[in-house]
Amino acid sequence: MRSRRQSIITEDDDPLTIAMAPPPNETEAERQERLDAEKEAQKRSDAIDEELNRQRLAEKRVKCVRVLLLGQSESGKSTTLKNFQLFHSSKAFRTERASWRAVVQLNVVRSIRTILELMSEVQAATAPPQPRPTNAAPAPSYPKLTPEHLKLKMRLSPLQQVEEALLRRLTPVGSADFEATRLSPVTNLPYSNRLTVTGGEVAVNSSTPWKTAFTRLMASTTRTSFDSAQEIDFDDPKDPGVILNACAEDMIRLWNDSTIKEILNVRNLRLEDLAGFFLDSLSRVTSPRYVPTDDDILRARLKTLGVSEHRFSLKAGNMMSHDWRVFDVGGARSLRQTRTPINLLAAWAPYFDNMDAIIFLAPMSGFDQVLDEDPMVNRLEDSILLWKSIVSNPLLKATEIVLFLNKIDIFKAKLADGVQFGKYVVSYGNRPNDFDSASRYLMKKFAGIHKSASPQPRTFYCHLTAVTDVKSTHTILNNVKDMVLRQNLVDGNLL
Ligand SMILES: Nc1nc2c(ncn2[C@@H]2O[C@H](COP(=O)(O)OP(=O)(O)OP(=O)(O)O)[C@@H](O)[C@H]2O)c(=O)[nH]1
Ligand SMILES: [Mg+2]
Repeated sequence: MRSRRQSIITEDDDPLTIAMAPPPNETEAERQERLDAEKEAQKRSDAIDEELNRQRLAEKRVKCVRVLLLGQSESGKSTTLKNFQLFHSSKAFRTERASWRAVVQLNVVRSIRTILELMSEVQAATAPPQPRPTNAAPAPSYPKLTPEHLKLKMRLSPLQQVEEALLRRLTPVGSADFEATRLSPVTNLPYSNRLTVTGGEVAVNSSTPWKTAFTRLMASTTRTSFDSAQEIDFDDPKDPGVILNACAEDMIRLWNDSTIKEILNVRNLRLEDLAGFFLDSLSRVTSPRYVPTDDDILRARLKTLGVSEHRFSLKAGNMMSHDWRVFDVGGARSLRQTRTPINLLAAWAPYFDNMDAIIFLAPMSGFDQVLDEDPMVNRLEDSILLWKSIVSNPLLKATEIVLFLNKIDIFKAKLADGVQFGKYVVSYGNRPNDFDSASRYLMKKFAGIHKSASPQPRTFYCHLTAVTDVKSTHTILNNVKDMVLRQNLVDGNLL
């Protein structure tokens, strides 16, 4: 039997120690030579370690952080993407001012056309009584329009051409997108479609170079400045801004008219809550040398068809930088390719692979609205259904999901105006109709689904947002970026 002592290998027995030991009877000169050689070897080894370290960091540096923006149409996905652009590529953001100018103009025309179409409806409803089917819904009781109103309406009819001209400029020649961007004829709208369908939507396929289409608008092709606003040819007589400016006074009169306000009230139509609302800034946005501000660009509405992607580099501390890719997909139901909840996510699913985080936007203000695409579906219910499908999706079980309960500004305004949350969200009952209680209720609702539907436990991240507000959104996006990066480092075993 081997003794216990024999089984222990001492430092003296270690083969490496033996090999490295100085030879017996080493002279002083030999010793010095040996030490120099060892020093040289150590230097080489350190250099190799350093290089390996550098390569490892370089690999990490090119690591891409991928974020996907999801939510129903008009939830604020593209606006969130614009915030990312504004913070990380402000030069690029500003080169697009000329393009956004046309979108703002189109939004103005759309709002005015909504009023004009409503006036036609009022004319029809207040005309001498026609025989009506006995089961027809009673027409709302509108105030009467005066001849002055009708003259105003006629003077604003050139806006139709402005709209066509803007659409032509937004879509490349011969593009099929022209159809997609057209406003639908409001005159044909049935009463039941009020509120949600207000003149159809303006959309441009993000895969087409609609922004570069605007280079045609610019006076000079040589860019000396990064801000394209300086290159808009304000003196071009064909610029749609010329007619808009000529119609400005009439548009302002129309929007401020008390009868028109009453008609909008009867129809329960709050234009100021709709996407792309600029009627409160008419004199500014129709002025001859109008250039959109950052705030205008965030408020401008252009529906997304297809997918937009924004890339930027972000330095995290003093260690390494990451490339970020943020994806914005169209949220309209027709783009989600289906009307049934089961395949609701079919169009988004191809982007689920490899995502580090999802920012899911649910507009709280939609509680009293229905979907444009389907007037039978309440917007808040649709958001909740979508949320459930996303958090329960097995492909996304390891993806961080951040909820933005968005449009809190409109939500607050609606509650303050007396719109009863409990009337639309029956389970809310008769709890107080104030922002704190209603937002707490919604947060709990989304958190509950997150907890019960997630395939595996994960943290619930939630922010109350108004993504048209640059300052607060900046802070929130910084929080989100920190969280995603931290998670990314944990996953990469760097923390
Ligand atoms: N007042 C207010 N408006 C908002 C807010 N978020 C977005 N909007 C506006 O709502 C409109 C729709 O926002 P988008 O970002 O285009 O919506 P989307 O989710 O990209 O919609 P799709 O492209 O159709 O999927 C725009 O005019 C925005 O300016 C918000 O928090 N408050
Ligand atoms: Mg969009």
